[in-house]
Amino acid sequence: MAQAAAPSKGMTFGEMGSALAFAGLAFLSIIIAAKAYTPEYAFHAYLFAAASVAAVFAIVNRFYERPAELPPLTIGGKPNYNMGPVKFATIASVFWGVAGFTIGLLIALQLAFPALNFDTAWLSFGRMRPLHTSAVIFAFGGNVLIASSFYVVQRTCRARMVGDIAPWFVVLGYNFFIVIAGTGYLLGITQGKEYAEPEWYADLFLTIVWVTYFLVFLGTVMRRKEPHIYVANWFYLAFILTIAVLHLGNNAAIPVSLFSPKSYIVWSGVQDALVQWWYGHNAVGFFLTAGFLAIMYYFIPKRAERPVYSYRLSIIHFWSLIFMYIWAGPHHLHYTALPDWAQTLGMVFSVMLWMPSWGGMINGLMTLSGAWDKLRTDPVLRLMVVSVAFYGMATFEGPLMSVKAVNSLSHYTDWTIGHVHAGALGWVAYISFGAIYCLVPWLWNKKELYSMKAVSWHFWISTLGIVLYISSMWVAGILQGLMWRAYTSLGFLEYSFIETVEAMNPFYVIRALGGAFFVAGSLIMVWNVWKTISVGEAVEEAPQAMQPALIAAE
Ligand code: HEM
Ligand code: HEM
Ligand SMILES: [Cu+2]
Repeated sequence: MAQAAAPSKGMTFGEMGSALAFAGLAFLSIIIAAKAYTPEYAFHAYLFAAASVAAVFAIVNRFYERPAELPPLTIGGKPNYNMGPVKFATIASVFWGVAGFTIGLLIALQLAFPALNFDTAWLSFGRMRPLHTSAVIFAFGGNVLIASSFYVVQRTCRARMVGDIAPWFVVLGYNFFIVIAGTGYLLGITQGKEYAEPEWYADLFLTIVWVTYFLVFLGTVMRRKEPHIYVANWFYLAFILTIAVLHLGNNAAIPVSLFSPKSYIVWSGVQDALVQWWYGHNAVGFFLTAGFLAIMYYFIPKRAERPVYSYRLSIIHFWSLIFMYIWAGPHHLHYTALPDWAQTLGMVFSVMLWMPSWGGMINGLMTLSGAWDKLRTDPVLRLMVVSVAFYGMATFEGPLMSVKAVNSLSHYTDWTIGHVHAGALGWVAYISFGAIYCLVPWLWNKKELYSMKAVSWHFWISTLGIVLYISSMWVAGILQGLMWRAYTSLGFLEYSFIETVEAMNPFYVIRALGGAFFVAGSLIMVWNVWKTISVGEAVEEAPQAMQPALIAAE
């Protein structure tokens, strides 16, 4: 290679461009803060201003401290991975996880003991509930997905992540969005769409972050040194791309004014409901499922040191899953004003969805063929395998609940809540814990986790928590549904509504107990992660990239 003359140090296009963009955003935010219609909105504008100013300082500072040349793509023929943003997102996921589970516990307790609303608007169930759902899905789950996707795409492509500022913008920008969303709920700012509560300005900012995420991910795939695009990367790509489309569709809102947090959605009536549940259902399908399946497809083979059971099945699984999910949204609108044919369509696609879902489950579980003994010795693998089993359970229950006759009983009851948490706690949280337990030693170059025993404790305590949670909700839900539809011989309703609420109380107490176990388990994880990073035994050599042989054995 010809030796170029030492370059004089200059700002890159990215550094210059993002510093200017943030300076502009700071300026705009200050104007908005000054003219905002409500103090809550002004507060958010100030947060935007402060964060933008901090970003400008960080970019300029970093420029002065860095060497003239940007980090090389390879060092000694090996890819020079960019793991800083991955580390940040990993720690953020642990933090938000504990926060989100704790708020879940709080709202579970509020349902059992309403006095815990403390008669304040801020801490009321109505504001805490979206805080919980966003904290666990978007803050905890989102950070796990960003961390793992940035890790996996680099490893499986044997390439340094694209971009210098961009990956940091994705990670920090995403977490800033979380802060805006969460503080917004506390202050009463919401557009009232489940799982899409943040108002227009937060949505707009998230769009920019998300498009950057897509470009960084795609750019890295295109930079790959492997001929093959490993299956986990397809799932990540489907997740990133589809979430972008869903987000735009369901947040097509027109703000009242630049100076008001309030906006109105362009859809109306039943169209709005349909778009909302097209979004809501596919948030489950692409955020809570496709993204975490990507985790399954990388971390289980890697941890079990086995190739994926069937690469061919993973391809069929991928295409059938993404094709079918997108049609199933109307199962959230059974017996509503939505035309009957659309409800039936949603139901039929949901029932069909059982097959690709179980295809994925089988592929995940069978990857352990010949390595089942590892379940006894490796509690991290155990977490991930049980997670896949819960995935199988939730994706059997879902199609069942989508059948109109079943839904007429289950809808509006706690059965739905039980189904949600079988997927959320059993599948999403467990596969995430597995990924975090794998990533922490790899990222911080440690031999192993500080304590495997602690992982085992985490596993058993939280499994007990999940069992208490979902079994109490099944009983509560079916009891509730049956009480609502019970008639006396004279044709009157047998129970008043308040009687059905009272009947739920013992189950709500049991659910809260389950939640407490789950939170306790997650605190054990925090301790273990902390100890691993601070005093874990270091390794000399960083772990090797995933071997192609491991990837492509069919
Ligand atoms: C300690 C753990 C947790 C506890 C105690 C808990 C508790 C709760 C409670 C009490 C509700 C409200 C139920 C209602 O309105 O009747 C709820 C809703 C919800 N939670 Fe959790 N949760 C926990 C963890 C999680 C996790 C890890 C996730 C996702 C990854 C999650 C996702 C959701 C969702 C999506 C809803 C809304 C369900 C719906 O509207 O049908 N939760 N949770
Ligand atoms: C084949 C797969 C699945 C199908 C067909 C399915 C179907 C359903 C159905 C019919 C409902 C009840 C709708 C209602 O009565 O309001 C529901 C609710 C829900 N499911 Fe699933 N489900 C599946 C998998 C999953 C998984 C794996 C998760 C979590 C990771 C999940 C999360 C949820 C959530 C969060 C809700 C509550 C939405 C809300 O009302 O707020 N589902 N699902
Ligand atoms: Cu759905």
